[in-house]
Amino acid sequence: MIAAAVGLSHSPLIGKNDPAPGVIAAVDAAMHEVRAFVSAFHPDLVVLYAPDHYNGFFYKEMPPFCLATEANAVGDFGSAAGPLSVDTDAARAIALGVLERGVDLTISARMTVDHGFVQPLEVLFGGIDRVPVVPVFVNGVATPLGPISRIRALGTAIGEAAAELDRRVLFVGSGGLSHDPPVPVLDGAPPRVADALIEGRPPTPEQRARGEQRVVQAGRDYAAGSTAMIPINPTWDNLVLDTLAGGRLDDVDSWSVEWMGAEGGGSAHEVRTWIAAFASLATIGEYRMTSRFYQAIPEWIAGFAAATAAATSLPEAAR
Ligand SMILES: O=C(O)CCC(=O)/C=C/C=C(\O)C(=O)O
Ligand SMILES: [Fe+2]
Repeated sequence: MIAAAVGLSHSPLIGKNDPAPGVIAAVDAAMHEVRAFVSAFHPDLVVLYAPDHYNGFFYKEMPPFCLATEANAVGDFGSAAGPLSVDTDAARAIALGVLERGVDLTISARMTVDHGFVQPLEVLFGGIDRVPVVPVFVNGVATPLGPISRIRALGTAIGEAAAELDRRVLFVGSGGLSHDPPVPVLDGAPPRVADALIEGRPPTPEQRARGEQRVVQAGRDYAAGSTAMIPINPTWDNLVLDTLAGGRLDDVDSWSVEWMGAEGGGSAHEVRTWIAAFASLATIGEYRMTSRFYQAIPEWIAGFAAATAAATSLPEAAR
């Protein structure tokens, strides 16, 4: 296997509640750099780790992680809807390889995904059907959340299983870093909300539009400084990036669920997707972080980051 990795924040507020033009220009330049990296690497398989925001996974059955052999996007927040170009054979082979390595992976033969999966495919490849992909859901919001060491174990097992395919594999982690957007919480939820989080009945278009407008308004209030959501934490975000850049993946095993939430907010656990992606890359040996962008963007309620990494053994031209 030839491998590389990308970590990329997502936000449903991109294009709906944008920051100052200078910030947009900096993000655009960073995205340009990430796309150039991906284009030069030219993956023939993408393993995409992403969370869900109660569009595909509900408390009726909530796995810590799940690999899809087929997937459909709901089209939330204006993101693309429809089938993802899942490489079903590769997905099945990786799933088997992961189970053989002692990680109890859940499988979905028809996963429903949302903007967490779609945004990185749109940003990096221009659509959800452009590149063979293996989608891997990583729970980052629904408590109780398991230890980070299991996410690293998942990433390692997927990396080792993917290595047996002899492909050019790009591992992508979607989400984070520190952020506390208005994602509903089961604990203490009123019965109607609790029922929706457990059963997962698809919202009507009107209900979806109202929910999305609430998130947009929350972004406006957050940027104006008039909310109780916890602040973006650049110090913690840079600690996360430093840890991944330094290849110190063992360190994350001691990161407690509580500490991550306290430092990074309710959705800080989307960082699990980055940890999985970098753990997968690390299975082929030493890697180098080849680019790194970070900007706190309150308008998007995001410690917004993008990073690329490649095996040190990969020739410079292909990184
Ligand atoms: O309110 C809802 O029902 C959905 C809210 C939602 O989907 C928010 C998503 C936020 C992110 O994906 C993020 O900032 O990472
Ligand atoms: Fe998210």
